[in-house]
Amino acid sequence: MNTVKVRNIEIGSGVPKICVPIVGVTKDEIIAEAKTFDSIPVDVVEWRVDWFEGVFEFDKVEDVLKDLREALGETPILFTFRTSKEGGEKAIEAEPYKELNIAAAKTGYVDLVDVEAFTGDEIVKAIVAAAHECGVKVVASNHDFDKTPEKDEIVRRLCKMQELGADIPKIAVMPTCRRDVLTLLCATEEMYTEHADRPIITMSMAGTGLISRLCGEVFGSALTFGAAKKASAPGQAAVNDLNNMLQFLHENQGL
Ligand SMILES: O=C1C[C@@](O)(C(=O)O)C[C@@H](O)[C@@H]1O
Repeated sequence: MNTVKVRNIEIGSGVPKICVPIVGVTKDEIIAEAKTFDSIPVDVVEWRVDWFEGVFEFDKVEDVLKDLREALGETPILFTFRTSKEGGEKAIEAEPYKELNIAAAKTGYVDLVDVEAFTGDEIVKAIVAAAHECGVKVVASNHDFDKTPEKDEIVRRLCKMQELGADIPKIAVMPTCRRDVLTLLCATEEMYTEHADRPIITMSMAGTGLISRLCGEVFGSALTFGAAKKASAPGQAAVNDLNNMLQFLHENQGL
């Protein structure tokens, strides 16, 4: 299993890493939130740029990124435009989506970009290639906000992301019952032990799925999202509680 190293963080070994999203609308909100992060346990910061009011003017995006980088010091930044199709704030066409992600990767301020895996293979491959050229890692993602697909389908999607060249395949699904959470965990365990040669990230959303955000070290999910000011998806626990749970599970692995 290969791990993914971004700055001082190694994703894919030991305790699952904690990623905290920033969902501010204005530059001031975004930077002010970033400045509070030195007092919480955070390994990676996700900037959910789809919430930003200036997202369609790249000079404004770059301006925020520059200050974010400064505010966050060595903490890796994951740049994410979550499209409305997959639960995000805004819609965007495939071409400008590609351009935005490539331009963000080229700034040198971000360490990872999130690419929605089912945007179209050519677009995804182009973003992956451009990101890798600048030393930026790619998290491929897929979100199902209505349901949990069958286990084999979840595994298929994660394998497809691996084939597209993503450094970290990720899937978030919505449970409609408790068994759906088990389906997601079974798919995670199978992907992790039988197919993945790199870290993967999985979660079952909302309160029913919360358990899946805690037990990544057991079943094979390398990173989990926790909330600081405002959650970016249903089921994200407060980051301090999340950290305590992850540490508790890690410390008792040898029982
Ligand atoms: O892909 C994900 C996962 C997520 O949807 C979650 O359920 O924690 C939260 C998003 O901000 C992030 O981009």
